[in-house]
Amino acid sequence: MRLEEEFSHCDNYDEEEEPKTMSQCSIGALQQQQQQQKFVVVGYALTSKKIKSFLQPKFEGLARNKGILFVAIDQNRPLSDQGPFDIVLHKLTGKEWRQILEDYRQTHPEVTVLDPPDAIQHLHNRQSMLQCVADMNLSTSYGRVGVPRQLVIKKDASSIADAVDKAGLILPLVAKPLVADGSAKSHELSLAYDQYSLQKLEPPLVLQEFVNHGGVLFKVYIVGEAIKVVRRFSLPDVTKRELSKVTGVFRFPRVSCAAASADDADLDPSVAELPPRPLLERLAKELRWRLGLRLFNLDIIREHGTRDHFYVIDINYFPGKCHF
Ligand SMILES: O=P(O)(O)O[C@H]1[C@H](O)[C@@H](OP(=O)(O)O)[C@H](OP(=O)(O)O)[C@@H](OP(=O)(O)O)[C@H]1O
Ligand SMILES: Nc1ncnc2c1ncn2[C@@H]1O[C@H](COP(=O)(O)OP(=O)(O)O)[C@@H](O)[C@H]1O
Ligand SMILES: [Mg+2]
Ligand SMILES: [Mg+2]
Repeated sequence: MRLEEEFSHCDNYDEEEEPKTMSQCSIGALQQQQQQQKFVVVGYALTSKKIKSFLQPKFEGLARNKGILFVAIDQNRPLSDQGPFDIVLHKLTGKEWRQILEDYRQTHPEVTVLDPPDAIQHLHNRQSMLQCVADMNLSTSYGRVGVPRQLVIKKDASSIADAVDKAGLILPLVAKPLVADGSAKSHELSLAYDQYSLQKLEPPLVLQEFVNHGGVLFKVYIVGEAIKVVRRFSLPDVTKRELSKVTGVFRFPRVSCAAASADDADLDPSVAELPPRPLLERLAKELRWRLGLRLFNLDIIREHGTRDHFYVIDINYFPGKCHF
């Protein structure tokens, strides 16, 4: 079932209506509303960080006014004893949780699990994450979309320089932990400027060619068939001069986090111009189908000096802040 269909019977709610909190809704009014029409019940299993950022009271109130109820899943009780849910929305890690959800999907085919745990798992490895984009080889009159050349190093840091040489990768390289499971460690990236320093890196990792992109990236949020694009600040370009002078491996912080919005910045228009909408729509549609996911975003950059050469560098399941 399409995500939009799931909510379609809520369309008669007034979008402009002021959201009410639970305390503002009298129990009688709520019961009356429940009797008049069916609510869409969303069971959620999220980290406390995610609950704080995603399930804000205003949002919950707005959802309730549209006939959508969010109900916390109790992880200490069997999932089948809870609900009934129309949708299960989740972002938790761990093999045990994945198994619970898989079993639940088998026994409750009428419930939409956003999204299937196996499909999400595909994004937890930075190599398999981008494989779909590489396979797609998207090239249209609006531009082309690829992934930077990359190499996986499973172990043995002393062999990295040789492997890089053999694969013909060009420095500088972005070193990313192979596992992208949302842990703080999985976001510890570094930039390696010279061959000799590569031995300092800690496998398992993905080494990706750094693509100059004018210091701005685009985050494309995909929710079912809806798309929203925002600009974020990113790493600055590395010049040839800098590359010839600098050596070493440099850790860099979360450069493109929510606080790094570049939507209102005064930017060079050739850097700031959003990727063409038809190109993103085609990319999103294909990725939804290939990944089997309905709730994700991608980080995409435009190669500096070009108008239409794009690279996807990261895909995240049920990401953070985005205002549709
Ligand atoms: O990987 P990048 O491109 O940085 O995007 C991140 C990831 O999606 C994070 O999820 P994860 O850590 O699971 O990869 C998400 O954290 P949450 O899903 O925990 O909110 C961040 O949300 P913000 O923290 O709101 O920016 C979002 O900005
Ligand atoms: N191949 C690349 N070329 C240029 N910059 C990159 C590349 N890969 C990552 N970056 C920069 O590093 C940041 C973090 O990389 P990303 O793959 O998105 O990891 P994370 O999952 O931690 O967000 C990006 O937001 C971007 O600024
Ligand atoms: Mg990212
Ligand atoms: Mg990421």
